[in-house]
Amino acid sequence: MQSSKTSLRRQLRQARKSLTGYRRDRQQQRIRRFLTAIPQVRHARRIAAYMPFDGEPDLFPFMRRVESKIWLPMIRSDLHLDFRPAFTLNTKAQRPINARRNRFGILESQRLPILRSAQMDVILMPLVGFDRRGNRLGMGAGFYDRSLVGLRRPRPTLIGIAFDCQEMAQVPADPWDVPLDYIVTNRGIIKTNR
Ligand SMILES: Nc1nc2c(c(=O)[nH]1)N(C=O)[C@@H](CNc1ccc(C(=O)N[C@@H](CCC(=O)O)C(=O)O)cc1)CN2
Ligand SMILES: Nc1ncnc2c1ncn2[C@@H]1O[C@H](COP(=O)(O)OP(=O)(O)OP(=O)(O)O)[C@@H](O)[C@H]1O
Repeated sequence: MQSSKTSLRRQLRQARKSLTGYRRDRQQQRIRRFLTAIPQVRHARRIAAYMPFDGEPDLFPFMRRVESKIWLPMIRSDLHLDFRPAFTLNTKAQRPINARRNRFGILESQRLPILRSAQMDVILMPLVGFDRRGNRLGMGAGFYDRSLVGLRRPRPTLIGIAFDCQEMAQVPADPWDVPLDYIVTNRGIIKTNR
């Protein structure tokens, strides 16, 4: 199972990174437009987003518009994710105030308070791969998976963000995987009935 996931990840990360220029811009724009049409996103007080890396869809224009609602993941020493209020997103400084790079080079916020995933209204998760049933392939470190274990209703709305080239017929699902409620791609919104 892990080895088949590993080669899938490599292929799909390559596909995600290969999308460039005007095509990338246009697809990202569509993703942001669809995202803002989801009622739970419009009504959310706290939205967990992400600082794009490895060719992930860039949500920045959206994040800036609702900056005070945006929370960013931090990797805890026990390999769970918690969330901190976003640092100032419109900064032009080389090193944004209140931000620091984690071990992967992704900017993490240093602001307080620190909240758990259960306290987010919406969690936007960048996907490496997905299927239409809401199964998700991530970076393979299990950070999101671990942080989503044991969420009780009403739980945050889980929304995967991907380019349509990352769709697969079926993601090999593991028992600990928590399915997504929505997947937003440049083609539209997929509601998964989970
Ligand atoms: N933008 C963004 N932020 C995020 C995540 C994400 O997927 N995207 N995460 C969601 O989990 C966490 C970071 N997870 C990551 C997991 C693996 C690798 C990664 O590049 N792994 C390399 C091995 C690198 C190494 O060990 O030094 C690899 O697999 O090639 C990076 C980030 C928290 N922040
Ligand atoms: N709830 C959990 N408790 C303990 N370990 C977990 C849990 N969830 C995942 N893991 C570990 O994390 C590793 C990666 O999981 P998986 O292959 O499902 O990652 P993924 O689909 O890429 O998701 P993620 O985005 O969370 O990394 C697994 O090998 C597993 O050992």
